[in-house]
Amino acid sequence: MPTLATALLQGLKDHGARELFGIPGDFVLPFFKIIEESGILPVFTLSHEPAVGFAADAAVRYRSGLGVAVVTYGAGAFNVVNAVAGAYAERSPVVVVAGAPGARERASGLLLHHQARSVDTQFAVFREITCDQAVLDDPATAPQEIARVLRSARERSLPVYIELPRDMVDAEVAPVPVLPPRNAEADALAECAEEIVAMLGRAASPVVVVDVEVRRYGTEPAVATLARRLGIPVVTTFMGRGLLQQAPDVLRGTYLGSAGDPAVTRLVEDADALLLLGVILCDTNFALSEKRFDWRHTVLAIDRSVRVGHHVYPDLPIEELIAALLARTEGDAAPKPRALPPFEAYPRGLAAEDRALTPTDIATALNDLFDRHGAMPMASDIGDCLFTAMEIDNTALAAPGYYAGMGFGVPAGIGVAAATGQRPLILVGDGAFQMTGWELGNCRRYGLDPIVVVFNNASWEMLRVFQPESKFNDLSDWNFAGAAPALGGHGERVTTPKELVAALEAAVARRGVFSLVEVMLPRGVTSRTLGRFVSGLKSARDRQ
Ligand SMILES: Cc1ncc(Cc2c([C@H](C)O)sc(CCOP(=O)(O)OP(=O)(O)O)c2C)c(N)n1
Ligand SMILES: [Mg+2]
Repeated sequence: MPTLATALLQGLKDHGARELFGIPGDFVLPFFKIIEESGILPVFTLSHEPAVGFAADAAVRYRSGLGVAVVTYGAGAFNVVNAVAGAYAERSPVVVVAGAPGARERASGLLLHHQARSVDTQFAVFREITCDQAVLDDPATAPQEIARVLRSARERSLPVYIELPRDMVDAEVAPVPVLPPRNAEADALAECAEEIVAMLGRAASPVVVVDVEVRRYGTEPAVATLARRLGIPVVTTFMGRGLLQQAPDVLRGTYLGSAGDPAVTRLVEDADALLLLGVILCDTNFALSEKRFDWRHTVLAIDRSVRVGHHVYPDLPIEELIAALLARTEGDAAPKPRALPPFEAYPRGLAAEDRALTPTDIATALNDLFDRHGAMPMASDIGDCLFTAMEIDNTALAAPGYYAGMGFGVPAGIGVAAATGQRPLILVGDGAFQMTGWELGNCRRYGLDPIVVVFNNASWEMLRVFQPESKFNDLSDWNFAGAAPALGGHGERVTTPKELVAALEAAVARRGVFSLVEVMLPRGVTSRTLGRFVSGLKSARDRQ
């Protein structure tokens, strides 16, 4: 019989995990020993638990399956809370495996090191930011508990919490089963799909809007096929940027309301039927909408339910809905695709001039770079770097576009590199780099060589655009390029388009170490997209 540690690792692998991210501590040392000796899953240790959570989150955003963060009790687990909260908000199935005291320690009558309020405070905190939880304190039930929780993570695409008391690691247990998926009730699925097909058939200008769940359940190709077959254009939300990058023939851009491409805004807001697939109805996606949804002609499929008009079909997985829509439109002669408005082209052709740089210059230089060398998977932090990413041609992107927690970018890039073996491009502001950029020091151990573009305006610039009078947004210049060699990478500071183009070319050619390109930006200069966002928010506030 396997031990609980090996059964848990094999169970994680059987449910889609392909690596672990973590930082050990005495409450998980025995488990880390089995992780290392069993080789069931590779483990990447990082330097601070927020990064462990961000890396696990980004890994599963790119590869689907499960992301896994292994942390010690208390100090480690509480450190990863913010990253898990962001994964919950953005529907990323991260499994938190947290160490905990053993039975004898619990009964010692002493307050335990790393304990907060009570021994169970850790469990109570994670119950708020995960969709399912298990405490593995009984060998007889542990395998079923693990299977239940891992199925919840996959079905809901949300984080889950597994507490592993350190005296249970070597307990003999049965293998962890893979429980059967809970499918939709067939009649409900049929009725829902027929109702949606009829609504789309009556519409003259329907639009499909996609967001993260379309990626989480691996349905992008099916959505593209449905859109082609019905001749319906697809747009992403801000949070869904980077989806359907393999389907440029149906993808018409990213909807940003009044901050976005007017042609995309008109397409969505003039639509007479909206099919919202996997869409998070949040402020960063829709705060700048100039029109409210007309729910009589709107469908929203997310979190295993489907709202059609003013009624809801519960317990209906999105991947089954999309398959049912395809099945009901098989052989449909796609109507002649409507002539769609021209779309704002992404900026290209950065002239190698000697002048100050703007964030949109970075987008232009990267579009040119991707044209020359092929697109790279991207990870972005929050800040103007993410708004600038909206001006980079639609390439795969992992970014906290809704939860908007800083510190995501660099660890996410490391997670993408570890999970996919691809070389990522990381976009990060100087403020966010101060939080987690130092994780680049871990690239050397794992032979990772991301390209990192630091938007250095020596400022919390996003806050300055909302509150320009505050001096606390002024940061000092930390000279990140100068620090790069000490972290095992290469750093270069650029101040002009000419220098930027050359530095990016050199970074692409340089392999085996991370390349940090520190782009000096004047304070007060933002990307075109952020500028539109801020004026859109201000006029939305004036309208209230
Ligand atoms: C963990 C964390 N702390 C604070 C914030 C608030 C915040 C922003 C959001 C609005 O909440 S944007 C921003 C400044 C970002 O500075 P930098 O990385 O240099 O990027 P840029 O200069 O492009 O703004 C902060 C502090 C946050 N989102 N996440
Ligand atoms: Mg900044």
